[in-house]
Amino acid sequence: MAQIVGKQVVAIGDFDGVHLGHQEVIGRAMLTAKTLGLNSAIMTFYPHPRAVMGQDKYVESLTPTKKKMEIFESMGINHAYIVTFDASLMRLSPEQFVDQVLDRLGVDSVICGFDFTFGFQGKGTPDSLCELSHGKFSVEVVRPFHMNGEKVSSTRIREALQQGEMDTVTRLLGRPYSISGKVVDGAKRGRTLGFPTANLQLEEPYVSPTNGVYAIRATVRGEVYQGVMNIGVKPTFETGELKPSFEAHLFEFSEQIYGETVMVELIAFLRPERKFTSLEDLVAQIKLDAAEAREKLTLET
Ligand SMILES: Cc1cc2nc3c(=O)[nH]c(=O)nc-3n(C[C@H](O)[C@H](O)[C@H](O)COP(=O)(O)O)c2cc1C
Ligand SMILES: Nc1ncnc2c1ncn2[C@@H]1O[C@H](COP(=O)(O)OP(=O)(O)O)[C@@H](O)[C@H]1O
Repeated sequence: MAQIVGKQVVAIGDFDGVHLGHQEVIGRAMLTAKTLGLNSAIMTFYPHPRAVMGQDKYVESLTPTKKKMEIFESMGINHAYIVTFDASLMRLSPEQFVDQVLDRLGVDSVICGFDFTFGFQGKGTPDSLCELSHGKFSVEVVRPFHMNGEKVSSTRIREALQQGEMDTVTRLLGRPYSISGKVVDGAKRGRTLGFPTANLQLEEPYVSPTNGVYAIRATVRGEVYQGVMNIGVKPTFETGELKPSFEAHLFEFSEQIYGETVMVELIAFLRPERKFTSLEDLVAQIKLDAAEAREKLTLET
């Protein structure tokens, strides 16, 4: 898995979203590591254990592994371990997981959330982790993190994305929801409408926000631009597409960016996607969307 780096303080979990609750667990690990003069580390799993166990909705993540790694690094974590969650890992009993995974890594302390489960059928709990450590490492369990009386959870964030509640999403994540992808060819229609749109082929399966129009901030070649994004199947053109496409029109921008990677932060949901009876009506609406997005984005900054 990784080179031995001496005893470490490990935050362990799926951390899908790396939301405020996860940040609390990771923050505790960093603090304990600092106090003890040890390295801090994160152990997470790929693919998502719930996806492997047949819960299909978990195939799509809020933060695919690459994004998680970027966030962990920006938080200042020293090491990150991505444990492959395959059939053999799934069959390890809680005891075997502790002996064969945690002990082998050389952990001094493990920090986990109150709802962490591990081992065959998720039978291991924070309490059993304490017992199975046999005093070889300490276990710190972090209580549920609440904000405005509401428990911060990946499930709540997924629901908020489905409802277009971007303020809630941003609040619970502690940052705007973002997606990254490569710019690919589309139908070349955007430029004829006066609104060229970079079509993103997402890097990994993300939880898709509800179809509709969003005010966005996009990072291209290290520069940040404001813009609008349509997520949807473009009913006006009867494309017959079932999966939504992700199209961004950037303001004050006119470069060719096919093949480049763009990171888009979804700041505000403006409206659901609609079928228009004429191109003029669609273009008029996109103009209104762009004006509304500028206004919302100005208020944000
Ligand atoms: C801000 C914005 C809002 C849009 N809203 C809709 C919509 O409500 N309904 C729709 O069918 N298409 C909508 N579109 C998608 C356009 O139809 C699409 O950008 C156009 O067909 C260009 O596609 P292309 O990049 O594949 O050439 C929207 C696009 C933008 C940029
Ligand atoms: N302001 C802009 N926003 C987004 N893409 C732009 C912009 N200006 C130029 N482009 C370029 O134009 C392409 C989009 O044009 P469009 O006619 O919609 O073609 P396609 O159907 O291939 O997406 C983008 O992929 C990008 O390379």
